[in-house]
Amino acid sequence: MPKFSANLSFLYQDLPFLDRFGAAAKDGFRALEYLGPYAEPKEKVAEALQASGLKQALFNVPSGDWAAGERGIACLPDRIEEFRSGVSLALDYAEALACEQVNVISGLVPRGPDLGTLEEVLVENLKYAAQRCADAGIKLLIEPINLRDIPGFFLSTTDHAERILEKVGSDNLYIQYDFYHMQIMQGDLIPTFTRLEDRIAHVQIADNPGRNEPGTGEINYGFVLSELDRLGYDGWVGCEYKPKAGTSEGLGWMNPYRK
Ligand SMILES: O=C(O)[C@@H](O)C(=O)CO
Ligand SMILES: [Mg+2]
Repeated sequence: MPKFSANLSFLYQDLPFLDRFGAAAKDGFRALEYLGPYAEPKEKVAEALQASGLKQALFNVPSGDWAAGERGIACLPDRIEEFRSGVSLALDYAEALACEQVNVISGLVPRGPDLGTLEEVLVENLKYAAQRCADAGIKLLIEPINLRDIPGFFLSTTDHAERILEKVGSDNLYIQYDFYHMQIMQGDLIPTFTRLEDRIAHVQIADNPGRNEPGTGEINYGFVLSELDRLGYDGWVGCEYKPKAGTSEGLGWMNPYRK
């Protein structure tokens, strides 16, 4: 049976951040995830997490100024120091929240440096981060993201993610496989997942088009989720979608998976 994690950067947007934890527990989620907890002190986040009884499935390493349009800094030559101190901050929160994995957002291709330089910076940053995370017993992930929603994103395909994994050469670097992004970029969802399963530590779901609840678009999530079970995937399934009309109201799709 899939284990669902509520992505609180997408779900329960009508509630203040820390109130979303209890709402997710009430709706039957078993874990939660979000882009980042950094706007709140780690003690307050840990308290809300403990009160909810949920597990912390994942969050992102600090990813630059999101509100200003940045989408990660890991490939940016002039932000290496900031990326690396962000890894320390992420590990600090991960320890406080007993979170076993963190995700790196690669960044947008900037004007100036060539793609080879960006890739070298990303690889060196990931070597550093994968080792820091390994020392703390935490998995490090990278996520390919579709170029329609985030034009100019550096890492947008599983082929590229595999090449990065190979260059980094750490057994502590994994792929975050977001079915929504991969449907837009590549299709062939289950064969690709199957081929890469050993290197996938987290998956996320949303339908296409619209990035709404499973069952609102073209992805056959009944099939996808039963294949994840059949293939023995035992990680979290992050629910990273935009609810069409209220988070709790739109959870009917989850009924077949409730005990
Ligand atoms: O798919 C996404 O958008 C997220 O998983 C994320 O962390 C960055 O945008
Ligand atoms: Mg995602």
